[in-house]
Amino acid sequence: GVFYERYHSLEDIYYWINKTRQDHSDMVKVILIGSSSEKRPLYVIKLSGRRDEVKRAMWLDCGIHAREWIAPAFCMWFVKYALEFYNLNTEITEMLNNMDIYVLTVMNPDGYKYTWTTDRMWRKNRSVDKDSECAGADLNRNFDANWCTKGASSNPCDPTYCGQFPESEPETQAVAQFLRSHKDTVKLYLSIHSYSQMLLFPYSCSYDEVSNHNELFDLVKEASTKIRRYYKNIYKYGPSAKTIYLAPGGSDDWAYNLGIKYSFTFELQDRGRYGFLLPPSFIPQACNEALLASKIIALHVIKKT
Ligand SMILES: Nc1ncc(C[C@H](C[SeH])C(=O)O)cc1Cl
Ligand SMILES: [Zn+2]
Ligand SMILES: [Zn+2]
Ligand SMILES: [Zn+2]
Repeated sequence: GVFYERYHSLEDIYYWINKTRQDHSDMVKVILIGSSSEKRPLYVIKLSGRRDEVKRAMWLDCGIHAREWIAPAFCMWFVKYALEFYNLNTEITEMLNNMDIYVLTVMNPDGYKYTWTTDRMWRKNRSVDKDSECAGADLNRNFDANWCTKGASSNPCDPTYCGQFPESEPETQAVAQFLRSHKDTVKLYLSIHSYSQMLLFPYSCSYDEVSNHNELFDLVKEASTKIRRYYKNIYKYGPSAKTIYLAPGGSDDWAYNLGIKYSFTFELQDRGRYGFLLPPSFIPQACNEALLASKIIALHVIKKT
Protein backbone atom coordinates (compact mmCIF):
# COMPACT_ATOMS: atom_id res chain seq x y z
CA GLY A 1 0.00 0.00 0.00
CA VAL A 2 0.92 3.65 -0.31
CA PHE A 3 2.01 3.73 3.36
CA TYR A 4 5.10 1.68 2.46
CA GLU A 5 5.94 3.88 -0.51
CA ARG A 6 6.60 6.88 1.72
CA TYR A 7 9.28 7.93 4.19
CA HIS A 8 7.99 8.18 7.75
CA SER A 9 8.81 10.36 10.74
CA LEU A 10 10.25 8.72 13.85
CA GLU A 11 6.89 9.08 15.64
CA ASP A 12 5.11 7.37 12.71
CA ILE A 13 7.63 4.51 12.85
CA TYR A 14 7.12 3.99 16.58
CA TYR A 15 3.35 4.00 15.99
CA TRP A 16 3.81 1.52 13.10
CA ILE A 17 5.88 -0.84 15.31
CA ASN A 18 3.11 -0.96 17.91
CA LYS A 19 0.34 -1.32 15.31
CA THR A 20 2.23 -4.15 13.59
CA ARG A 21 2.47 -5.97 16.92
CA GLN A 22 -1.25 -5.47 17.54
CA ASP A 23 -2.29 -6.54 14.01
CA HIS A 24 -0.07 -9.65 13.97
CA SER A 25 0.17 -10.68 17.62
CA ASP A 26 0.55 -14.35 16.55
CA MET A 27 3.81 -13.71 14.66
CA VAL A 28 5.19 -10.49 16.18
CA LYS A 29 6.89 -9.71 19.47
CA VAL A 30 8.50 -6.35 20.26
CA ILE A 31 11.69 -6.41 22.34
CA LEU A 32 13.18 -3.30 23.97
CA ILE A 33 16.95 -3.83 23.63
CA GLY A 34 18.09 -0.47 25.02
CA SER A 35 17.80 3.26 24.46
CA SER A 36 19.56 6.00 22.50
CA SER A 37 21.73 8.74 24.02
CA GLU A 38 18.63 10.98 24.06
CA LYS A 39 16.73 8.15 25.80
CA ARG A 40 14.59 7.07 22.85
CA PRO A 41 13.68 3.35 22.87
CA LEU A 42 15.43 0.86 20.57
CA TYR A 43 12.65 -1.58 19.65
CA VAL A 44 13.40 -4.86 17.87
CA ILE A 45 10.54 -6.55 16.05
CA LYS A 46 10.80 -10.36 16.36
CA LEU A 47 9.06 -12.23 13.53
CA SER A 48 8.31 -15.92 14.12
CA GLY A 49 6.57 -18.45 11.88
CA ARG A 50 4.93 -21.54 13.36
CA ARG A 51 4.96 -21.58 17.16
CA ASP A 52 7.48 -24.32 17.90
CA GLU A 53 11.03 -23.25 18.67
CA VAL A 54 13.44 -22.85 15.73
CA LYS A 55 17.18 -23.06 16.24
CA ARG A 56 18.21 -20.23 13.91
CA ALA A 57 17.67 -16.52 13.70
CA MET A 58 18.66 -13.66 11.43
CA TRP A 59 19.27 -10.03 12.37
CA LEU A 60 18.37 -7.04 10.16
CA ASP A 61 19.19 -3.48 11.19
CA CYS A 62 18.29 -0.25 9.40
CA GLY A 63 18.90 3.41 10.11
CA ILE A 64 22.35 3.13 11.71
CA HIS A 65 23.15 6.23 9.63
CA ALA A 66 20.52 8.90 10.03
CA ARG A 67 20.43 10.36 6.50
CA GLU A 68 20.07 6.97 4.79
CA TRP A 69 16.25 7.07 4.84
CA ILE A 70 15.77 4.22 2.37
CA ALA A 71 17.12 1.84 5.02
CA PRO A 72 14.29 2.18 7.61
CA ALA A 73 11.88 2.20 4.64
CA PHE A 74 13.32 -1.21 3.67
CA CYS A 75 13.00 -2.63 7.20
CA MET A 76 9.31 -1.64 7.21
CA TRP A 77 8.86 -3.06 3.68
CA PHE A 78 10.55 -6.32 4.76
CA VAL A 79 8.35 -6.73 7.88
CA LYS A 80 5.16 -6.02 5.95
CA TYR A 81 6.14 -8.42 3.15
CA ALA A 82 7.12 -11.19 5.60
CA LEU A 83 3.84 -10.90 7.52
CA GLU A 84 1.56 -10.57 4.49
CA PHE A 85 3.20 -13.30 2.40
CA TYR A 86 3.87 -15.92 5.09
CA ASN A 87 2.15 -19.15 3.85
CA LEU A 88 1.68 -17.49 0.46
CA ASN A 89 5.23 -17.00 -0.85
CA THR A 90 7.42 -20.12 -0.70
CA GLU A 91 10.68 -18.33 0.12
CA ILE A 92 9.21 -16.20 2.90
CA THR A 93 7.40 -19.24 4.33
CA GLU A 94 10.62 -21.26 4.21
CA MET A 95 12.49 -18.41 5.92
CA LEU A 96 9.98 -17.90 8.73
CA ASN A 97 9.53 -21.62 9.31
CA ASN A 98 13.27 -22.04 9.79
CA MET A 99 14.46 -18.85 11.42
CA ASP A 100 13.27 -16.13 13.73
CA ILE A 101 13.87 -12.68 12.23
CA TYR A 102 14.96 -9.78 14.46
CA VAL A 103 14.38 -6.37 12.82
CA LEU A 104 15.75 -3.14 14.32
CA THR A 105 13.91 -0.61 12.15
CA VAL A 106 15.75 2.51 13.38
CA MET A 107 19.09 1.85 15.05
CA ASN A 108 19.86 5.58 15.39
CA PRO A 109 16.54 7.25 16.34
CA ASP A 110 18.11 10.49 17.63
CA GLY A 111 20.01 11.01 14.38
CA TYR A 112 16.98 10.07 12.29
CA LYS A 113 14.82 12.60 14.15
CA TYR A 114 17.55 15.20 13.65
CA THR A 115 17.46 14.69 9.87
CA TRP A 116 13.69 15.43 9.96
CA THR A 117 13.96 18.53 12.14
CA THR A 118 17.39 20.08 11.64
CA ASP A 119 19.96 18.65 9.21
CA ARG A 120 18.85 16.24 6.46
CA MET A 121 22.46 15.24 5.80
CA TRP A 122 23.30 14.18 9.39
CA ARG A 123 24.98 10.74 9.62
CA LYS A 124 26.01 10.10 13.23
CA ASN A 125 24.08 9.67 16.48
CA ARG A 126 23.49 12.72 18.73
CA SER A 127 25.59 11.87 21.78
CA VAL A 128 27.17 14.90 23.47
CA ASP A 129 30.87 14.83 24.23
CA LYS A 130 31.42 17.29 27.10
CA ASP A 131 34.95 18.22 25.91
CA SER A 132 33.79 19.11 22.41
CA GLU A 133 31.30 21.53 20.88
CA CYS A 134 30.54 18.87 18.25
CA ALA A 135 27.95 16.10 18.75
CA GLY A 136 27.61 12.53 17.56
CA ALA A 137 29.68 9.46 16.86
CA ASP A 138 29.53 7.30 13.73
CA LEU A 139 27.87 4.14 15.03
CA ASN A 140 29.44 2.20 12.17
CA ARG A 141 32.92 3.08 13.43
CA ASN A 142 32.08 2.44 17.11
CA PHE A 143 32.07 -1.36 17.11
CA ASP A 144 35.05 -3.29 18.53
CA ALA A 145 36.75 -4.27 15.28
CA ASN A 146 40.19 -2.67 14.80
CA TRP A 147 38.50 0.30 16.48
CA CYS A 148 39.55 3.78 15.34
CA THR A 149 42.37 2.74 13.05
CA LYS A 150 42.69 4.00 9.44
CA GLY A 151 39.32 4.91 7.93
CA ALA A 152 37.83 6.41 11.09
CA SER A 153 38.46 9.73 12.81
CA SER A 154 39.22 10.52 16.46
CA ASN A 155 37.94 14.06 15.93
CA PRO A 156 34.41 14.44 17.44
CA CYS A 157 33.57 16.97 14.71
CA ASP A 158 34.20 14.51 11.86
CA PRO A 159 31.37 12.46 10.27
CA THR A 160 33.33 9.23 10.87
CA TYR A 161 34.18 9.95 14.52
CA CYS A 162 34.78 6.58 16.18
CA GLY A 163 33.50 7.58 19.64
CA GLN A 164 35.41 7.72 22.95
CA PHE A 165 36.00 3.93 23.06
CA PRO A 166 34.55 0.78 21.44
CA GLU A 167 30.81 0.54 22.23
CA SER A 168 30.93 3.96 23.89
CA GLU A 169 27.58 4.74 22.26
CA PRO A 170 24.37 3.38 23.85
CA GLU A 171 23.02 2.35 20.45
CA THR A 172 26.15 0.32 19.65
CA GLN A 173 26.09 -1.22 23.13
CA ALA A 174 22.45 -2.26 22.83
CA VAL A 175 23.02 -4.06 19.50
CA ALA A 176 26.31 -5.66 20.56
CA GLN A 177 24.81 -6.83 23.86
CA PHE A 178 21.77 -8.33 22.12
CA LEU A 179 23.88 -10.15 19.53
CA ARG A 180 26.33 -11.44 22.15
CA SER A 181 23.43 -12.91 24.12
CA HIS A 182 21.92 -14.45 20.94
CA LYS A 183 25.12 -15.49 19.17
CA ASP A 184 24.27 -19.19 19.34
CA THR A 185 21.09 -18.76 17.28
CA VAL A 186 21.81 -15.73 15.07
CA LYS A 187 23.38 -17.14 11.90
CA LEU A 188 22.92 -14.16 9.54
CA TYR A 189 23.65 -10.46 10.10
CA LEU A 190 22.34 -7.84 7.62
CA SER A 191 22.95 -4.10 8.00
CA ILE A 192 21.15 -1.79 5.60
CA HIS A 193 22.68 1.48 4.36
CA SER A 194 22.59 3.78 1.35
CA TYR A 195 23.70 4.82 -1.19
CA SER A 196 25.83 3.32 -4.02
CA GLN A 197 24.15 -0.02 -4.75
CA MET A 198 26.62 -2.50 -3.29
CA LEU A 199 26.38 -5.90 -1.58
CA LEU A 200 29.29 -6.03 0.84
CA PHE A 201 30.77 -8.50 3.31
CA PRO A 202 33.74 -8.45 5.76
CA TYR A 203 36.31 -7.24 6.18
CA SER A 204 36.18 -3.52 5.89
CA CYS A 205 38.68 -2.98 8.71
CA SER A 206 41.44 -4.81 6.79
CA TYR A 207 42.27 -6.31 3.39
CA ASP A 208 42.42 -9.79 4.99
CA GLU A 209 40.00 -12.29 3.49
CA VAL A 210 37.53 -14.01 5.82
CA SER A 211 37.73 -17.82 6.02
CA ASN A 212 34.48 -18.29 4.03
CA HIS A 213 35.32 -15.53 1.53
CA ASN A 214 34.50 -17.64 -1.52
CA GLU A 215 31.10 -18.67 -0.17
CA LEU A 216 30.14 -15.07 0.71
CA PHE A 217 31.48 -13.81 -2.62
CA ASP A 218 29.39 -16.35 -4.56
CA LEU A 219 26.29 -15.34 -2.57
CA VAL A 220 26.56 -11.60 -3.30
CA LYS A 221 27.50 -12.39 -6.91
CA GLU A 222 24.35 -14.51 -7.31
CA ALA A 223 22.24 -11.79 -5.66
CA SER A 224 23.71 -9.09 -7.91
CA THR A 225 23.14 -11.25 -11.00
CA LYS A 226 19.46 -11.83 -10.07
CA ILE A 227 18.90 -8.10 -9.35
CA ARG A 228 20.33 -7.34 -12.76
CA ARG A 229 18.12 -9.95 -14.41
CA TYR A 230 14.82 -9.13 -12.68
CA TYR A 231 15.21 -5.39 -12.00
CA LYS A 232 17.70 -4.32 -14.69
CA ASN A 233 19.82 -2.67 -11.99
CA ILE A 234 23.52 -2.93 -11.24
CA TYR A 235 24.89 -3.70 -7.77
CA LYS A 236 28.61 -4.00 -7.20
CA TYR A 237 29.65 -6.70 -4.76
CA GLY A 238 32.61 -8.01 -2.78
CA PRO A 239 34.58 -7.54 0.43
CA SER A 240 34.09 -4.03 1.81
CA ALA A 241 37.74 -2.91 2.05
CA LYS A 242 38.33 -3.55 -1.65
CA THR A 243 34.83 -2.80 -2.95
CA ILE A 244 34.03 0.43 -1.08
CA TYR A 245 36.83 1.57 1.29
CA LEU A 246 38.97 0.57 4.26
CA ALA A 247 37.08 1.43 7.44
CA PRO A 248 37.30 0.02 10.98
CA GLY A 249 34.71 -0.39 13.72
CA GLY A 250 31.90 -1.59 11.48
CA SER A 251 28.98 -3.66 12.75
CA ASP A 252 29.30 -6.37 10.10
CA ASP A 253 33.02 -6.96 10.79
CA TRP A 254 32.27 -7.15 14.52
CA ALA A 255 29.32 -9.51 14.00
CA TYR A 256 31.52 -11.74 11.83
CA ASN A 257 34.23 -11.90 14.50
CA LEU A 258 31.56 -12.69 17.12
CA GLY A 259 30.90 -15.86 15.09
CA ILE A 260 28.06 -14.81 12.78
CA LYS A 261 29.77 -16.12 9.65
CA TYR A 262 27.11 -14.80 7.28
CA SER A 263 27.45 -11.06 7.74
CA PHE A 264 26.63 -8.39 5.11
CA THR A 265 26.18 -4.68 4.57
CA PHE A 266 23.84 -3.63 1.76
CA GLU A 267 24.21 -0.19 0.21
CA LEU A 268 20.84 0.46 -1.44
CA GLN A 269 19.85 2.84 -4.24
CA ASP A 270 20.93 4.90 -5.92
CA ARG A 271 24.37 5.50 -7.42
CA GLY A 272 24.45 9.24 -6.77
CA ARG A 273 21.84 10.97 -8.92
CA TYR A 274 19.69 11.61 -5.81
CA GLY A 275 21.98 9.91 -3.28
CA PHE A 276 20.56 10.08 0.25
CA LEU A 277 17.64 12.16 -1.09
CA LEU A 278 16.19 9.18 -3.00
CA PRO A 279 12.62 10.20 -3.98
CA PRO A 280 9.77 8.11 -2.46
CA SER A 281 8.82 6.88 -5.94
CA PHE A 282 12.02 4.82 -5.91
CA ILE A 283 11.16 3.06 -2.61
CA PRO A 284 9.35 0.03 -4.11
CA GLN A 285 12.10 -0.97 -6.52
CA ALA A 286 14.93 -0.24 -4.09
CA CYS A 287 13.19 -2.37 -1.45
CA ASN A 288 12.37 -5.21 -3.86
CA GLU A 289 16.02 -5.35 -4.93
CA ALA A 290 17.14 -5.59 -1.29
CA LEU A 291 14.39 -8.12 -0.53
CA LEU A 292 15.56 -10.37 -3.37
CA ALA A 293 19.15 -10.27 -2.11
CA SER A 294 17.98 -10.95 1.47
CA LYS A 295 15.94 -14.00 0.40
CA ILE A 296 18.79 -15.53 -1.62
CA ILE A 297 21.19 -15.17 1.30
CA ALA A 298 18.71 -16.27 3.99
CA LEU A 299 17.70 -19.44 2.11
CA HIS A 300 21.36 -20.34 1.62
CA VAL A 301 22.01 -19.85 5.36
CA ILE A 302 19.09 -22.13 6.22
CA LYS A 303 20.50 -24.83 3.94
CA LYS A 304 24.04 -24.56 5.31
CA THR A 305 23.50 -24.11 9.07
N1 LIG B 1 32.32 -2.61 8.14
C1 LIG B 1 31.82 -1.69 7.27
N2 LIG B 1 30.97 -2.08 6.31
C2 LIG B 1 30.47 -1.19 5.43
C3 LIG B 1 30.81 0.15 5.49
C4 LIG B 1 30.22 1.12 4.51
C5 LIG B 1 29.24 2.09 5.17
C6 LIG B 1 28.53 2.84 4.08
SE1 LIG B 1 27.57 4.38 4.61
C7 LIG B 1 29.97 3.07 6.10
O1 LIG B 1 30.77 3.88 5.65
O2 LIG B 1 29.72 2.99 7.32
C8 LIG B 1 31.67 0.60 6.49
C9 LIG B 1 32.18 -0.33 7.38
CL1 LIG B 1 33.24 0.17 8.65
ZN1 LIG C 1 -0.65 -6.94 7.94
ZN1 LIG D 1 25.70 4.06 6.01
ZN1 LIG E 1 26.45 4.65 2.68
